Amino acid sequence: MIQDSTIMSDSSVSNEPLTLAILGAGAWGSALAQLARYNGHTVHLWSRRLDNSLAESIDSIDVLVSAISMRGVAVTIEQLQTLKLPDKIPIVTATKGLDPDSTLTPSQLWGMGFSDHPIVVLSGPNLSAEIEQGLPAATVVASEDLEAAKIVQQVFASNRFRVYTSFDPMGTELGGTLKNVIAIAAGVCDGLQLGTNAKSALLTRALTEIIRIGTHLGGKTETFFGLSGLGDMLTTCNSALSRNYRVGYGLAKGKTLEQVLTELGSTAEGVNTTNVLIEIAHREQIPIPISWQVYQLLNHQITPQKAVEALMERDLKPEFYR
Ligand SMILES: NC(=O)c1ccc[n+]([C@@H]2O[C@H](COP(=O)([O-])OP(=O)(O)OC[C@H]3O[C@@H](n4cnc5c(N)ncnc54)[C@H](O)[C@@H]3O)[C@@H](O)[C@H]2O)c1
Ligand SMILES: O=P(O)(O)OC[C@H](O)CO
Repeated sequence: MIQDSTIMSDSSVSNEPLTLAILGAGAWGSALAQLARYNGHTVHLWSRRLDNSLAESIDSIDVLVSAISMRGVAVTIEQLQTLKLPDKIPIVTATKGLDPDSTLTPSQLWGMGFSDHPIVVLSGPNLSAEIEQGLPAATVVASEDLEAAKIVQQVFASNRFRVYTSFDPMGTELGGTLKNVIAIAAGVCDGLQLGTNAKSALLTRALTEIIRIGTHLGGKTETFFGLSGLGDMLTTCNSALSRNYRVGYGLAKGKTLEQVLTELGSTAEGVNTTNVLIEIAHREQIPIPISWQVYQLLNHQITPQKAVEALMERDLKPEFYR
């Protein structure tokens, strides 16, 4: 029998200490910094709000990691283009969002801005609060450049954080991004106390929806069944630690979106992602009924109860088409 270690072992990547810049000192940037430091790496944590210069933060680094929220990605890329990033170092993007101006993903923006660098997507079921407590978790690092993905795997992998590589950056990134829209719907479902049957139906049909649009945009079907797809959806749709879930839950309890976002005080990417996703779905003519109800809810066009009714009263059809 072939041993797992025979398939998995890889001695080609060194695990000597590296120097990283992590952009974004919010919840996720700080947790990633903790994971890298745990492995003995040096981390320059940069934020527009901290008193440190971006130019100094990227000086002589081996890996650049971006954990800034979507609204800061394009502007940070522009800023970095005026500076001297070390040649060919991997750029890791850990943002889960869609750019409202271009409708592109963060990895597409980074790829356009730094075409000479390998781009690695890091995404998975990773609630930062659990990771900072040292609880076990797993993630995926995906790139068309497998060597770059392996370097990033070594940087973050430890006995508390299991890191898998993947060849499908688009599928990995879209799984983590699109599930935020579904997490809002899941929060509504729980806030309205619709029950376990309803929640299972919602998540299962949502996965079909994510696969429909995610594969159209270039992701691979199997990726959406993995950690960065189904795995992240299960985490985010079942945890009150998730800010996107809390948005839906708050709306179901009668709060306004503005109230919920003020109370959160940090990024719930699903709100912006829903608007951009609906723009893409209209443009590409892809039906995404659950996300459409979330869109109407966020844009004050429907109540949570009416959104549920609308989903239940859709035309009857087979679960799968042959
Ligand atoms: N928190 C988590 O558990 C978690 C886990 C995985 C992925 N993510 C993703 O990571 C990203 C960041 O999430 P977070 O939880 O750290 O959010 P956060 O609100 O805690 O931090 C956001 C960070 O982005 C920076 N930022 C925002 N706008 C900026 C701009 N215009 N220019 C430069 N920097 C800007 C902020 O200064 C801050 O450092 C999101 O896309 C989120 O979906 C978060
Ligand atoms: O708090 P959320 O909803 O942004 O979720 C955080 C992560 O994406 C979970 O993997």
